Amino acid sequence: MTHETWGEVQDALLHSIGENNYKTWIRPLEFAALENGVAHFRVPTNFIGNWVNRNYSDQILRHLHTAGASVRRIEFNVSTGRDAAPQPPAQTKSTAAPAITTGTAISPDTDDADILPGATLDTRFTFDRFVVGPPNELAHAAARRVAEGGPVTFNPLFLYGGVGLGKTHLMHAIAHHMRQRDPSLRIVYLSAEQFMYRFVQALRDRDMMTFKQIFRSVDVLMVDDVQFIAGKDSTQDEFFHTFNALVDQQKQIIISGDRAPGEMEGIEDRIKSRLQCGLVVDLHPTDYELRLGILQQKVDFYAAQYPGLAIAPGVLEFLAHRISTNVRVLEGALVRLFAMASLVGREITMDMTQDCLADVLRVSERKVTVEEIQRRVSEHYNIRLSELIGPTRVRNVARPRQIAMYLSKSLTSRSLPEIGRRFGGRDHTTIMHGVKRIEDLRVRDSQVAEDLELLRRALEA
Ligand SMILES: Nc1ncnc2c1ncn2[C@@H]1O[C@H](COP(=O)(O)OP(=O)(O)OP(=O)(O)O)[C@@H](O)[C@H]1O
Repeated sequence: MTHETWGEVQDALLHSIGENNYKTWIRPLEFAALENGVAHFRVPTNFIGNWVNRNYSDQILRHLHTAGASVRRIEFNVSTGRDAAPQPPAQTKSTAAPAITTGTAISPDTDDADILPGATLDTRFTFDRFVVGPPNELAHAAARRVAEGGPVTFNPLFLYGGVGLGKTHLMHAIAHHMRQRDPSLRIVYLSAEQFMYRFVQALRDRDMMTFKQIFRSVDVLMVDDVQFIAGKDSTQDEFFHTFNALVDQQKQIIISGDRAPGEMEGIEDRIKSRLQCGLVVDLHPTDYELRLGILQQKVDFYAAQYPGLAIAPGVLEFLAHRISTNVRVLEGALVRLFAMASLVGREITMDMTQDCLADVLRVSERKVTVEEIQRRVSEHYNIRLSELIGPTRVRNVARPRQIAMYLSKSLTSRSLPEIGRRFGGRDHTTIMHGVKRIEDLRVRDSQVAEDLELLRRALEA
């Protein structure tokens, strides 16, 4: 991997995550070296490293693979200066600042850390920091019960819910708690996407034996966003066997997904039925009180990052009222406000909030519908709406259709199956394919990028 490759990946990220996020999180990263499949990046602060690791590492890895780089994981090292992010005492094992990585194991000793696959736990995702309210109390109680150990009764624990509602937070909290309870436990937490990469790598290296041994020797396996393996037959097959081997040994499995197992399309029935045989709990969309509680709790954390900054009365209530899409967006809004206030050195006021978050507030105010997107796209490409939704595969219809799918995914909160239903009953994997195709094209094809920008502006106007 070269600096040019990183340049390509940066371009791709700029398009996929937008200019604001790019400037805040990706631009400060400095590619240092690639060693033994680990891409090292320098970051100005641990806070940025943690945020990028948690929110963008999968995307970065994916773009790196697309650009042809052979990277297994990413490591972020703070380049200079003091890290301001507070670390809970339990995590502070040594005085040296640890690297933030996408591939270290959650494991008690360093030898294992080199062997076990997995993703880093976010130190902030603990039970203490999870705000509980009616929409998530059942999921929270189930997670606590599993974390407290004892006989394995709920196996697997399956957590599901919409985007950004706290599934990952709860999984990390379980892992932190288990690890504190019994440091010798071999716990692996990873996304389904990382599971697949590991599997593909083992196939490529003709080393399936090691892969199987590693995954079947853990005490606790946590797989996040399992819907990712939809339509990936060999990965599903391997996942199925790993799952069975662990259940046979009475090892705890915790899985998360974006919907209930029975509703997952593209997942084999035998896996669905395995996923349903433990405890299945969902996280409901947040209500106003829960959002406000979460904001109050997050404010304490960010206030510690930016000492001396105050937040005017009413701002949190305003945010909780106006941003109801998901908690990640809510938290992102708060981070932006703190970053802006620290730049100008002023209190976070209502005016500043409305100014600084104009785009977020506009999107949550103006609810773009899939139907509206389809209509605009048909007009833009001068094709009939019935053709756009219908079965024809001719290129001059298929491409606009994929563009409409992409816009529906990025501008509405509809799930892939919901979008699929609105595109003539198509399967969610077709929508996923369309979205990916346009994500790729918008980087390489300036016409597509321009069309997307025009359509987005028209829809958000
Ligand atoms: N109840 C809560 N209390 C505190 N923070 C929360 C809560 N719910 C969500 N969050 C925060 O919202 C952000 C997104 O949560 P998380 O990553 O766990 O969502 P997710 O359900 O896994 O989303 P995805 O579907 O994208 O995987 C995190 O920063 C998390 O800490």
